[in-house]
Amino acid sequence: MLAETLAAIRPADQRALAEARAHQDRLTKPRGSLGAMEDVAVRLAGAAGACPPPVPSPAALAIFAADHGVHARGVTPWPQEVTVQMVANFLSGGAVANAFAAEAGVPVTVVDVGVAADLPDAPGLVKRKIAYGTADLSQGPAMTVDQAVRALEAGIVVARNLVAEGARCLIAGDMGIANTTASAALVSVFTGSDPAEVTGRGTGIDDRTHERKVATVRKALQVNGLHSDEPAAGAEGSGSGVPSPGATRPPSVGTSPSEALRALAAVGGFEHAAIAGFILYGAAARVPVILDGMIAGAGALVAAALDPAAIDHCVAGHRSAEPGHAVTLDHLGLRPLVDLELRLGEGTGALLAHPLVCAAVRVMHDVATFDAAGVTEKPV
Ligand SMILES: O=C(O)c1ccc[n+]([C@@H]2O[C@H](COP(=O)([O-])O)[C@@H](O)[C@H]2O)c1
Ligand SMILES: Cc1cc2nc[nH]c2cc1C
Repeated sequence: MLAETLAAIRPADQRALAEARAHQDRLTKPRGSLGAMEDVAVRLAGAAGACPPPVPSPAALAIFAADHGVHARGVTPWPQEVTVQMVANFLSGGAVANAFAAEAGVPVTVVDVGVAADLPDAPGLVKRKIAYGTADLSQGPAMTVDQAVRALEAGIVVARNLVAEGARCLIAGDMGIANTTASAALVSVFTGSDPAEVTGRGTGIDDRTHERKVATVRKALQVNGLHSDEPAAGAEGSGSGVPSPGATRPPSVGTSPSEALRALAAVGGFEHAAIAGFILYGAAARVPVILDGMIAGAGALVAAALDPAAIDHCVAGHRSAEPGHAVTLDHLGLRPLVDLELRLGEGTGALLAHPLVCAAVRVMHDVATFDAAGVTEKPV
């Protein structure tokens, strides 16, 4: 199923992109006056292969939930059972994601891909548990490659079902205590950044816990043989062996899909894998995906490593306060729509962006051209 999905992905259509850019310039507004909104609409035209692209509505949110063996390293102040408790909260409508989704008119699906407890059946819950949480990524691989592929395929199936039910925009969210540690490890591996630069404060941690978290990510890369031997560019002369801020090294994984899967299995979480699959299906079906924060971004890095063209079908909903997220967006060449210092996950940033994405596309459908409206253009 993964191979079939990858085979169906096409990059942005260059003709639709050019047509959309030209169309933007004929609309009754000064050229470029809608700023990044114009870019989003043009991007979605390229993704759809049509100008104007369809308005990406209705949308559907999937929150992928999983637990993490690295929780045992003390990288987060929250007990692991908060993951399962928050799943119950999503299902009863009491989380921030539910409030934002209600405001945006978006239905919420919760997917158990690896929560460390059994969940009772409930409306809105999809059960695709791969295991009761990952193994501790700082001691060895977090999961097997087979588990990684099964989690990717769970994301593909969820996206396929949502699209079959009528979704024309997919929103990727996550829930998993300790998942910002796994996210930082993935971002470090796939962007070639030093762990110190991409490991943040997650749900909110003190300096000592943050130091431990950075060391845990560093150890995970070493133990799993994902450390690049190349010195980080710009690190020379620091004398400390610690790369200076802004130093980059080549990504520790190459471009082959098997290397990407190995890296995902080594330091990822089940929700990262599922989000990657969710993105790949959206790309294959030409249904745009709005990305959320650090965790969805790390999932997008995995999807990009499997097929870079998948990112042509993604929009960055927002920029999270987590430092690794900005690094991720830069690496993927994505510009976030919303920057409100959110650091919650659950799909919340992406949900806030959805009306903006729809408005950007609606402009291409509804706004009159200078010719049609009889408005005089600026003399050249
Ligand atoms: O989306 C983000 O950028 C984001 C940033 C910080 C925290 N989170 C959420 O917080 C949880 C992980 O935080 P932590 O500190 O336990 O690693 C997980 O449930 C995420 O959804 C999410
Ligand atoms: C309460 C709580 C809600 C969350 N939502 C996403 N991650 C979360 C982490 C915590 C701790």
